[in-house]
Amino acid sequence: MASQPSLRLPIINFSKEELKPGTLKWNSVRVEVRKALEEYGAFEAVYDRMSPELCNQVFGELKDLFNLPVEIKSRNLSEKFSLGYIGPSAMMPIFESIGIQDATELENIESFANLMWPKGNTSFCNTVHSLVKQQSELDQMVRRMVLESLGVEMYYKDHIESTDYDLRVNKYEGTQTDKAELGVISHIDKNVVTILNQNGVDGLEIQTKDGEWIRVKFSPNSFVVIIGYSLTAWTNGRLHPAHHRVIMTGKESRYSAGLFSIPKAGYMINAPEELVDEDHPLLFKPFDFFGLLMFARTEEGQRAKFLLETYCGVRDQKMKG
Ligand SMILES: O=C(O)CCC(=O)C(=O)O
Ligand SMILES: [Fe+2]
Repeated sequence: MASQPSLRLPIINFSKEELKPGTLKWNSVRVEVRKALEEYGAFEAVYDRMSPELCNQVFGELKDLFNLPVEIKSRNLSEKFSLGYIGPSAMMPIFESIGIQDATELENIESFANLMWPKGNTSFCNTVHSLVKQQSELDQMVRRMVLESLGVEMYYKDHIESTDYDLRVNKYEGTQTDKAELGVISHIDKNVVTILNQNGVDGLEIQTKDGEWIRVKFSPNSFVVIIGYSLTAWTNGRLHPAHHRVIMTGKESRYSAGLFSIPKAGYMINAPEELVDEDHPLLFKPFDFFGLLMFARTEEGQRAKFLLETYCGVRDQKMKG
């Protein structure tokens, strides 16, 4: 189904200098965040700490990275699902993706750069590290606002400590014909929060609860915030996890960078008792993120309409393993 040009994702301004917890501005942004995540599971965050210079640097570095030969990019191996190098495939022929695990640590970006370039690449490392710093700060602000607005801010520290940050950078080749081409198939992220930015070439689409598609137009100094199954489960279904996809329509290539907050191995995702009551019965049994990932790869997982419910929904009692 084509996107509806009249639909827009909520735009929330995070640029105000004094956006500090406890201030009036913080509280009003918090209301907008909660509303957007309940309704759309996503919003655009205007974020002026991403300076135009940093944006140019980020996408310059990503271009250089994807211009490396496939043999070099393929050196980026990872045991973690979808974090190595993903080259064009029959299903997604215009899509390439490269992951860096625990990307808030400069040394992990450096180890990656040492694999790609014989002498490493200081400017790549510093630029990507600055990007990840902005993305992870935004991730934490959003999660703090969510927890505060649900009255469970006492879990904030644990919540942040329960996750790592993986970065995935993507290239979508521009189309050579007038036809729209699929970049990434429709999916719901499985992690907690995803913070995305792009080089000014649009392509990301987010589905509303009514099944309409919103084509998201956003500039390099904005981020799109999308929530995944892990946050929906932890909030006992209060927040809507957004289906999204990428459709390319123009000749120009699109580059994007997504920071994913990912529950640590062994951490059980379990809604706090304050979010479970008569009006809000427990929706999902406690689960481990990697269990959900493994289930997603099974035949039953691939057939599931709403993976989280099939995997650990309380009502249909289909908890696996
Ligand atoms: O490139 C994008 O904008 C979206 C990528 C995406 O959905 C993902 O990596 O999960
Ligand atoms: Fe995604």
